[in-house]
Amino acid sequence: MDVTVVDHPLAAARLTAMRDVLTEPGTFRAALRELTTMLVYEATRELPVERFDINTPVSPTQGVRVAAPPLLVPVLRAGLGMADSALGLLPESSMGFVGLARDEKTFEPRAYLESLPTDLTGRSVIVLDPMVATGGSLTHCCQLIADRGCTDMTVVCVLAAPEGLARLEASGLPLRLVTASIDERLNDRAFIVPGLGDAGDRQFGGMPRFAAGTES
Ligand SMILES: O=P(O)(O)OC[C@H]1O[C@H](OP(=O)(O)OP(=O)(O)O)[C@H](O)[C@@H]1O
Ligand SMILES: O=c1cc[nH]c(=O)[nH]1
Ligand SMILES: [Mg+2]
Repeated sequence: MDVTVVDHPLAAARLTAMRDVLTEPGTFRAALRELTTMLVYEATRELPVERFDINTPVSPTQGVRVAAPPLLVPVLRAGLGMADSALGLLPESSMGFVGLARDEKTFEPRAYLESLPTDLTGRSVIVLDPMVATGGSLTHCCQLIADRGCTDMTVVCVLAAPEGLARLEASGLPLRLVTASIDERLNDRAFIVPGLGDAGDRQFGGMPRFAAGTES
């Protein structure tokens, strides 16, 4: 699996704000939006382009546009905070949604939303989720996308744990990954160390995920 770590002072400064336990949710969300712009910029470096004729106020010339804008897939909840920045850079893209909540006892993802085109043959897809911890959520999401015929997936995340990268690699799925950091390890609650805590809660606040009585 091709892994790119974006090593840039401006990215590192946003990541530092996100890691800091004293950062308020509004500042955390702003840092995630800005960092996503940098990560998606890097992730789209090799996108195929097509040339077309335009006129400047002075003369005819040739312009460039993205030939086939990728489908964007934020993984709810935490990936929602990356969606607007990615769509800002790729305004012609369309968006699908996958909702996953990790079971904090088994650490396996529970799916609650799957809103994707039925056929992704020949399309490129960018998956947005700030965190790759055990890699279970991203493996599940990327498998859904591969099952629809996609052979060109890029995961854009903020932090990846070595354990999660190994699981994605072992899945054999056709993907590459762009991240701001590969952290040290997971702790015994499968949280990334040093990490930034729960990326969903830090943006949107903690809340019960399921109606009372449905939690296993
Ligand atoms: O690699 P994994 O071990 O699967 O963990 C990573 C997942 O955990 C977080 O979501 P979470 O399940 O907390 O849901 P949330 O976005 O609603 O907070 C994160 O956004 C990933 O989707
Ligand atoms: O560190 C972690 C692990 C899983 N999900 C998160 O939001 N953070
Ligand atoms: Mg969460």
